[in-house]
Amino acid sequence: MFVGSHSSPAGKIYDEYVERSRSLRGVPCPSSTLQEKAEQSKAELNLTHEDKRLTAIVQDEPVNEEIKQQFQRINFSSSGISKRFLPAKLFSQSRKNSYHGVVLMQDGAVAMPVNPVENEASFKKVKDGLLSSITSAEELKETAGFDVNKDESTVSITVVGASGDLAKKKIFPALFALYYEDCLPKHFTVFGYARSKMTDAELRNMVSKTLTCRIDKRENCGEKMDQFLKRCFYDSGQYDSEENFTQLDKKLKEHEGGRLSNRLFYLSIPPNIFIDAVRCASMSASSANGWTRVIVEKPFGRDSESSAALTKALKQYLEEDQIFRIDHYLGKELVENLSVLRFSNLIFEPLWSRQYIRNVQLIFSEDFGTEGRGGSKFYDQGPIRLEDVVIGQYKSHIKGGITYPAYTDDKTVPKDSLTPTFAAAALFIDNARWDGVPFLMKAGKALHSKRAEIRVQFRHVPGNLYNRNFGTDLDRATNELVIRVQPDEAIYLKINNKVPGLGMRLDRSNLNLHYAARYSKEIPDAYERLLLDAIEGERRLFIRSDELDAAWSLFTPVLKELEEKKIIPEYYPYGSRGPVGAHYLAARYNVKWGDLGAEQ
Ligand SMILES: NC(=O)C1=CN([C@@H]2O[C@H](COP(=O)(O)OP(=O)(O)OC[C@H]3O[C@@H](n4cnc5c(N)ncnc54)[C@H](OP(=O)(O)O)[C@@H]3O)[C@@H](O)[C@H]2O)C=CC1
Ligand SMILES: O=C1O[C@H](COP(=O)(O)O)[C@@H](O)[C@H](O)[C@H]1O
Repeated sequence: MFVGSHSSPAGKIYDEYVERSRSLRGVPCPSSTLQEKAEQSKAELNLTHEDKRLTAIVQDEPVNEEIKQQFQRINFSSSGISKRFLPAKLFSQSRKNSYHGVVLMQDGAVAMPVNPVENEASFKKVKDGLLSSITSAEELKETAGFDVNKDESTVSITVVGASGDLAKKKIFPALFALYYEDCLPKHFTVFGYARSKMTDAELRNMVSKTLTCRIDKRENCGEKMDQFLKRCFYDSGQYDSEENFTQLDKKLKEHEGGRLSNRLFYLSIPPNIFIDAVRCASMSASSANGWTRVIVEKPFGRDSESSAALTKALKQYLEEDQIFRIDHYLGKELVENLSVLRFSNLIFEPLWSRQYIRNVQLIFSEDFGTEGRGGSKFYDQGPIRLEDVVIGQYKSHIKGGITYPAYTDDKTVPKDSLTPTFAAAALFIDNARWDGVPFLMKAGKALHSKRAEIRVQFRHVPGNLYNRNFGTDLDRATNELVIRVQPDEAIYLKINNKVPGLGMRLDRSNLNLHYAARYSKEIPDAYERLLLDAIEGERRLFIRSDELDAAWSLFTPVLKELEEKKIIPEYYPYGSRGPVGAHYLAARYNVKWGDLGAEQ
């Protein structure tokens, strides 16, 4: 896995650079037209003031002067490439070295060469009432007379299910944050769509009341919010009515003002109405001259069959490249950082295998229950073997005179529900690198803490000279790398250290990268990153159908078994550390959950 693929803007810059570099150095290229292309681009490229600031600096000697000049002339701002992906530096390593080169991005990310991935098939045209793809910008220009690179295009973002919890809590605030940060295109409109009757003013009022996002306390927030709200509109309609979506289409067109129109639909509705909404949106409200993309929320089915059926149904109306399956955890800052941490730090490279790692833990806990959202199945995933799974359900608990409800007290939940609100599982990766290393996962609601973290526990130092000097349990005195996704983002490495003084006593200390202390910049919400990616057509953090199939094929057999055998979940008190069974499961593999010890 590499950071920055050829499907990303960074990857594309890299590709372009490598192609040109190869052709100008006389290195045989897969395509004989590369030299022509390079010459052509050279003639086409202009340099504006801003581009000069952003232009890449070619540092390394082996790069031909002509390539250097060409690269410096790339007009980034007019190429439709997001500033966040622009390179700060570019260098090519010596030809003696087997690496080709990397592009350092402005935000510190690194783009490296990977196999090309065909990505863009998102432009749609309506032909004989059927939707088919426009696969290239050239074709689009030919068909519609539009140039995608001109900023005269517009993006309409329709939040389907705008009256709902997710829309209020996450989607509108994220859109506002993007607007505040100047990340949305010049011409954009936000439409709320749902069955509830609302006027534009009422939607704006609803949105303004719930715009509790990280931007709240920033400069000119009120002013910016007013500007943003002026771009928000509402249309009421049914999710299964093509007629209602035709009406939405009309309204969208009015705002698009004859520009090339790109349309993003965010399906923030219950899954049973996904297909109706997709059918209606694609048949009656998809863009006639730009791209149409649809963000689909979880859950993506409940097992292999239902997930495949959902994908099949979606694909009746959309191509895979138009479907953006969102799991917002993939957009969390520290999840994005995982591959950087792993692949840009040589210290981890030799350690990253069964030889040094004894277990990996993925922990997700919430300190609140379902709170009226108990209708769906929550932690219904499981690993391959039933004996490697523990499921639990929270029960009522009284603490400090307060009664905390049981899962089955939720009015959206049947009293006899066996739905798990907690699951723990042990999984193994069947390859040479990870053979025998347990990957333990647990996730649950109504637990003692709210956290999401990844813990990589290392093995013992063989024949440790200082065994006798540990004040603590030797078994726990192994290195541990903790990636705290939330709250209070941090990456820390537990090491053994001499306690200062004349004696020789060791303790456990942390080498700590605490984000709040290290970086002054606020961390964007995952929905901001993912919405921006969807607008830019960046699919890297969205789930492809084959990935989804692979995930379901792991979990479906055990889910069936749990259901068929009517396994009763182990009850745990609201606010506790979860079912005791999870500790036995870990103990079976000689593991202690890293989040439960005295020092974490
Ligand atoms: N809320 C969250 O934190 C998260 C939600 N999700 C997913 O996002 C999607 C939206 O979630 P959320 O906002 O909580 O959902 P809601 O239950 O709030 O539903 C969203 C809107 O859909 C409409 N709706 C609800 N039920 C029905 C129904 N049975 N038939 C037709 N329309 C209905 C309602 O609008 P109206 O009546 O006005 O048409 C409602 O406001 C779901 O797929 C959910 O699984 C994923 C992660 C987190
Ligand atoms: O996707 C989901 O995530 C939320 C938690 O999101 P967070 O970013 O606030 O940690 C969870 O409550 C919900 O059940 C789940 O569907």
